[in-house]
Amino acid sequence: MKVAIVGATGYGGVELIRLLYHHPHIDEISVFSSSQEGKSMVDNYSHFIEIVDLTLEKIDAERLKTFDAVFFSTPPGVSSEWTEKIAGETKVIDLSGDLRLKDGDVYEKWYGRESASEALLTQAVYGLSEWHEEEIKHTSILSNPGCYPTAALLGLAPLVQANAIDTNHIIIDAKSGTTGAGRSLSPITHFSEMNDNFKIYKVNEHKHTPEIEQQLMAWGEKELTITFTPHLVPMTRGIMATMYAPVQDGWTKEQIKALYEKAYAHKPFVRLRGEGAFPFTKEVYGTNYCDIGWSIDDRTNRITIVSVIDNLVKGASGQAIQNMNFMFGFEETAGLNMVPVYP
Ligand SMILES: NC(=O)C1=CN([C@@H]2O[C@H](COP(=O)(O)OP(=O)(O)OC[C@H]3O[C@@H](n4cnc5c(N)ncnc54)[C@H](OP(=O)(O)O)[C@@H]3O)[C@@H](O)[C@H]2O)C=CC1
Ligand SMILES: CC(=O)N[C@@H](CCC(=O)OP(=O)(O)O)C(=O)O
Repeated sequence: MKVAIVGATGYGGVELIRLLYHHPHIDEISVFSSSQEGKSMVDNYSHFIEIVDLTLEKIDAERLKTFDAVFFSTPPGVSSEWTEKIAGETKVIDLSGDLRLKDGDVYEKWYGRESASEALLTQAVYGLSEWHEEEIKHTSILSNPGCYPTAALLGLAPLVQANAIDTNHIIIDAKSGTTGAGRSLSPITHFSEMNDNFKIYKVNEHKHTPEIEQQLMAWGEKELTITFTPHLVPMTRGIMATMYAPVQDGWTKEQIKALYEKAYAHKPFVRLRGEGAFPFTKEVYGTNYCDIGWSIDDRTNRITIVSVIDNLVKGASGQAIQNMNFMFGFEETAGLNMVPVYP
């Protein structure tokens, strides 16, 4: 099949190219840019030399309609505008946050910009692959989850669905490598600022807060708010989300373990470490895996859950391809079977 990538010159786009290049069902990749028409991907990324020979095209709705699928790996506001023009003619897979929040007012509050139309928001399926497989299979507009929400939600899902934790007191403390902020230079992420440093940011105002709450409320069937605190750490890739919540009365360690094992028994990209064993970010580096470990403290009756992903793979491009596999009836793992880069 033929796919297009809009925003191919960014980190999400480059990761899509890397993964799609070896995908067994992809025959043709075309790349689009808002600023570099006519340039090649090698002009932007020398590591592609003699491997990836792709020339950037101008973004054009009629041209995009000719592809089986169009990936948008673009800043907020871009995919919602273009999807209006091409929906119905091709399948859209959006890596940005434009179509994730079902309530346009909530989007406008947290993103500080106009939301996509109600029709698009209704049509788009939020594609947390492990939990929304059936909806994903039947949609032509796929909204790929954010990187922090992917890590946090996969770690919390079995417990929230079973009402095994008190959802009024969930704390998510998350750390990300700097590729999470994209390729553009910024004073926040450049070497002198970030090397040998550890930063907290957007405390109580990160746009992933309502995204996580929206999904937890859908699972728990009640209103809730969370505390979500992101941090930047001096590494290139990786997210570690550490979640804390009180365990509801009556739940034993064995029952909690059984919840996780049942939830992820047939999910090829979730690897459970079990009670008292914790994963590191490097153990999923370059792959679509999400590794999860947990521990229940007998003294406080709180559970600590640790979930790690590669932000560019399971947190973005890898999950987007996992979702594409569902949308086109391919094997879930097609193009994504990789051993982590270690050490
Ligand atoms: N990095 C990560 O870990 C994750 C990122 N995401 C989301 O994925 C999206 C892409 O992220 P990332 O690749 O990191 O970001 P980058 O900043 O690295 O890349 C974004 C790309 O978007 C293109 N772009 C900029 N403005 C426009 C425009 N007006 N119209 C069309 N294209 C435009 C640019 O390419 P050009 O100038 O060539 O058009 C740029 O290379 C974002 O929405 C991000 O929030 C989601 C999950 C994780
Ligand atoms: C480290 C870092 O800066 N990370 C980004 C999240 C990346 C992501 O998932 O972004 P979207 O939800 O916009 O798609 C941030 O905090 O904004």
